[in-house]
Amino acid sequence: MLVLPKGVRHIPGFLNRPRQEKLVEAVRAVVAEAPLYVPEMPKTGKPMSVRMTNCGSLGWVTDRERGYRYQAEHPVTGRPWPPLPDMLLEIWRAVSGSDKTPEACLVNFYSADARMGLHQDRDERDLETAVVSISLGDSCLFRVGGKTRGGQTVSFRLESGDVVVLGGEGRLAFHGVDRIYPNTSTLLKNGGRLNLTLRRVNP
Ligand SMILES: O=C(O)CCC(=O)C(=O)O
Ligand SMILES: [Fe+2]
Repeated sequence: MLVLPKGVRHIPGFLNRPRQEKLVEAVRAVVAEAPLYVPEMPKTGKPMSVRMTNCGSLGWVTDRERGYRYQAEHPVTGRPWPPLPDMLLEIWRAVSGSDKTPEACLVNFYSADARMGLHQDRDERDLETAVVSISLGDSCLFRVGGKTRGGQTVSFRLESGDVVVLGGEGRLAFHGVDRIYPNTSTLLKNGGRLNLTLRRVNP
């Protein structure tokens, strides 16, 4: 049995296939309004391998000059982010354990060779409310550890429809995506993996 760090909850198969399809439709509508863009690492300007967009009143963005932050507008179009689809709010209510509403949903798209290095989600002013993460499409190898870099980590697969909650003691757990397993899902017509993370930004 895999033991997850305290406060880290993995809910396999939270969304059945019809719900996954409905959510993909909602994400397609978001991306049509707020296109995926290539985020840059702070200072170096190195492009990340994932492509990103957001929905909600705030979105997480990063570029060379201004680094990691939340803002109300898409960095390329300058337009406000599209609203959070109702289904995301439903999922949030079901698993977050919070009465607050999320302001931001970061949408990450991983092609076959994309990954995400170990990091903490700590750009929110609210570091108590849980972060809720939803996986769609190809599977990935997810890694999660404790609150300090360099500590012990555990790895497991996230499949389409799985939800991960980083709450309580797990809110600041280091986590990342080591690899994508291409062609492991038929959900997205052109393959790849979508990850949606719901975040409360303001306390
Ligand atoms: O893709 C994932 O499962 C994790 C994404 C993530 O950690 C993030 O966007 O902060
Ligand atoms: Fe994260």
